[in-house]
Amino acid sequence: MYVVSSEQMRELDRHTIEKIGIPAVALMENAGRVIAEEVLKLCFQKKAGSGWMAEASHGPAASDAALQYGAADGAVRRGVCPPAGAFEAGAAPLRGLGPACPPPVAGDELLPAEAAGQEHWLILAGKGNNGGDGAAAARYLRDAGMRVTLLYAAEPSTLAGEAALQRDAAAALGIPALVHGRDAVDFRAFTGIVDALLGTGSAGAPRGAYADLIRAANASGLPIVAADIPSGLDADTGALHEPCISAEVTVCLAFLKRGLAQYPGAGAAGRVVVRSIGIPASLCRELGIGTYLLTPHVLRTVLDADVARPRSPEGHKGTYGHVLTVGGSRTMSGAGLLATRAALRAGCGLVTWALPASLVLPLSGAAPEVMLAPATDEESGGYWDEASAERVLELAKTRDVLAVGPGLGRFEGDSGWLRRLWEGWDGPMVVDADALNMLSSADGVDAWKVRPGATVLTPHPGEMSRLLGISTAEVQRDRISAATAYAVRHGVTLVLKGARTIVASPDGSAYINTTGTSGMATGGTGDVLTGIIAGLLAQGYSGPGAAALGVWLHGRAGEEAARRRGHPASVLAGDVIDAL
Ligand SMILES: NC(=O)C1=CN([C@@H]2O[C@H](COP(=O)(O)OP(=O)(O)OC[C@H]3O[C@@H](n4cnc5c(N)ncnc54)[C@H](O)[C@@H]3O)[C@@H](O)[C@H]2O)[C@@H](O)CC1
Ligand SMILES: Nc1ncnc2c1ncn2[C@@H]1O[C@H](COP(=O)(O)OP(=O)(O)O)[C@@H](O)[C@H]1O
Ligand SMILES: [K+]
Repeated sequence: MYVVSSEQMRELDRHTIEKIGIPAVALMENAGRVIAEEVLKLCFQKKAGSGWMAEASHGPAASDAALQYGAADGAVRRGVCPPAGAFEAGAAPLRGLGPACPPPVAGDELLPAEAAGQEHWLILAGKGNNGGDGAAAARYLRDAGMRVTLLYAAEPSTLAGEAALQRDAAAALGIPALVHGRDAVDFRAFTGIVDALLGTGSAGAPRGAYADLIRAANASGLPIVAADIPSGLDADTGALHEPCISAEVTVCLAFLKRGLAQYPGAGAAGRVVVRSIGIPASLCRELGIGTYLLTPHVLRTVLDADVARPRSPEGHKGTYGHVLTVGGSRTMSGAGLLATRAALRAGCGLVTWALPASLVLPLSGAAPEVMLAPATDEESGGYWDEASAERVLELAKTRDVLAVGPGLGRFEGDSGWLRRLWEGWDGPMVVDADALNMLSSADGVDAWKVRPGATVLTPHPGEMSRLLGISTAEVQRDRISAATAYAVRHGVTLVLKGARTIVASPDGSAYINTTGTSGMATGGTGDVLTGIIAGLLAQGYSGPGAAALGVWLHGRAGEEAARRRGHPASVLAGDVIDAL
């Protein structure tokens, strides 16, 4: 699934209208229709959840529908919506998947007429094209048997182009239209709200009538379905302006907007449904759009990394590569151990753990599958020193991948130590934790040799802020741009961790992960990720392929660990390894 910025969306719109010849009003018509469909589905789910469908036995249409929908989708039957921030691509049909004997004649009714008749939705319409989408949606909802009222943020006469056309069509059907500031509106008279105030043309915080209406909508407690994006959301960064619509469902038009794929925007958007409106997806490729939601399909088709990767039946431990973990110190030996075990669980054949000499004895037996190699003299007292770089490079000669950082700590001359490994080792390398801090405090990193092997950096937002020399808040304000710019500039794969981790590739493409759980916000899970990525690199994946597959698997394992524990709060980093 492609993820686009507002600018890219405008380019895609323009291209579709001007080069392909699909009229703008046709796109808006489709937008109105899919928004209405999602409103009807939401109403259906709420009715089904409340037991109304089962109780109502007002003729065959209603009861048939309830049976069909119930059989089609367990979530619908229980009336449970997917969690906030979940994505759906395309229209998940409520009809047609049900009983073996479909009715002889089927229509496109998504909500039984009787249920629709109980609904009265308020459509908040801005004066741009987002408002035009709302006016078009109003017609379809009315046609489905719902009562609808349009509430314009500005005088309807200020609407222009296709939006004006939609305004007139709604008026011609007699759909009541109110204007903010002129007509009194009691939100308690309605059962739901469509937010069609501001879309991708929005700039800055909502002003005037827009701000008033957003606040009133949020305060109403009614379910809100946002058209394209919640009004008040920065479509490119996911930052929330004050005020911002808090939606139950966002019907994202054509392609997923960046701001819906990142927090806090993803939280304000609720359940996101991406619906096609006639803009061909092939255009994204033609226009060079390279930001994707990370799915098994994208992993397979774009990154050549298969989630269900086969393992050769005749393979042996040498077939799957050998990782050298460089980390662990007297007070942080666990981090090195977690990375080491995770690399093995990710499927590599062998792992050697290089660590300060005095730790070898205490840790022998901690992970029987792992080989331990002293990288310092005994005198180093369980900590790393600058001289150990040569020993690490010696060990690396017979290994395939270096994973540097977990539990390393800082020491005198450490930036020079890292540079020695960076330039002295030509194979794939994962750089994490304190090794990233060494990179941040090194002078003139731009002058370091460009590494021939894949280089994967895995900062959390704090480490990223040090790499960039900006505040963590600034990193978080536009994570996709921060990660992509760094990856391209330094020729590395950069994994910006945190909920909705971003994998940015040196070629400028970026992948946004959706697996994972808040249970992973616990010490050591980052070390596990480092081990997984190193284990995948050892098996021959490219830098971006290993990073993206690693991030996806890591999140899935975290979800599984939370399920096994019964609650995310109880997940430990070791549980994530065990769930791999
Ligand atoms: N061909 C197209 O361009 C299509 C556009 N579509 C819809 O159109 C939207 C984009 O439409 P527009 O570019 O007209 O822009 P919007 O409808 O998002 O908003 C622009 C209007 O809002 C005002 N505005 C901007 N920022 C504001 C703020 N902070 N406070 C108050 N008012 C503000 C502007 O003065 C302008 O009148 C998309 O999100 C989508 O919903 C769809 O209809 C599909 C086709
Ligand atoms: N709320 C969350 N949802 C999904 N993943 C999360 C969440 N919080 C943390 N994670 C993941 O857990 C890992 C934490 O890594 P990190 O911050 O480096 O921790 P540590 O240094 O303790 O190992 C990252 O991969 C991050 O993406
Ligand atoms: K909107």
